Amino acid sequence: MSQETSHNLPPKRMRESRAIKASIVLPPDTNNHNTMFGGKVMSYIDDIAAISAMRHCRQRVVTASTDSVDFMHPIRLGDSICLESFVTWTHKTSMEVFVKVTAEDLMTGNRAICATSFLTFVALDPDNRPILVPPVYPESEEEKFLHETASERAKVRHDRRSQSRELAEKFVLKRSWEAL
Ligand SMILES: CC(=O)SCCNC(=O)CCNC(=O)[C@H](O)C(C)(C)COP(=O)(O)OP(=O)(O)OC[C@H]1O[C@@H](n2cnc3c(N)ncnc32)[C@H](O)[C@@H]1OP(=O)(O)O
Repeated sequence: MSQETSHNLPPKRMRESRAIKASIVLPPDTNNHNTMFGGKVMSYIDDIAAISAMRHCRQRVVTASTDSVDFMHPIRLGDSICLESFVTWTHKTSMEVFVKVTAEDLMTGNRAICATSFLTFVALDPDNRPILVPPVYPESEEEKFLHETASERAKVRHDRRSQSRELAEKFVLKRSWEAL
């Protein structure tokens, strides 16, 4: 990776990476409760967050981690689901992306926040090595809140990554029947 710091790159507004996706929940998206599959929502979250990350850095990106996704409200068949995402914080080669998922009952207009999530993406150069990303700065109150609280979340992720590595060392690569 280049030795320069990301602060040599011109900072970008959070709003420049904003992405919005709306769609209607159809039968193939739903489970036996007639609500949207959690896995489908998670796939939408990863998709839109990657768009925001690429809009911010204009490089290829990979998902390094997804913080927990709490499903706070069901998304029902026939509802509209809307996802909104933007980059909230950057370090050297990594970017935190916030995703908000809302549902709207199209008959009544009632809306609810169904899930929120933070994901971390890493920008890669053409040789698949992490590459520096521009810093990001907030403007609105919501953006300022997310930016100011980001380094604390990054610390938690850093600790979790170390724990995941320690955990992975406890497992063997052999298939379970070969390891017996
Ligand atoms: C869009 C998609 O669906 S992609 C498919 C799913 N994702 C993948 O397959 C990614 C697989 N993982 C990888 O390729 C690598 O582990 C990478 C690129 C994420 C990290 O590469 P490494 O060689 O370990 O690089 P390194 O340790 O220097 O980390 C690079 C940056 O990623 C950050 N990072 C790496 N892992 C994590 C993690 N689990 N959580 C948060 N940040 C992380 C580091 O903090 C560092 O950030 P910084 O440069 O801003 O300080």
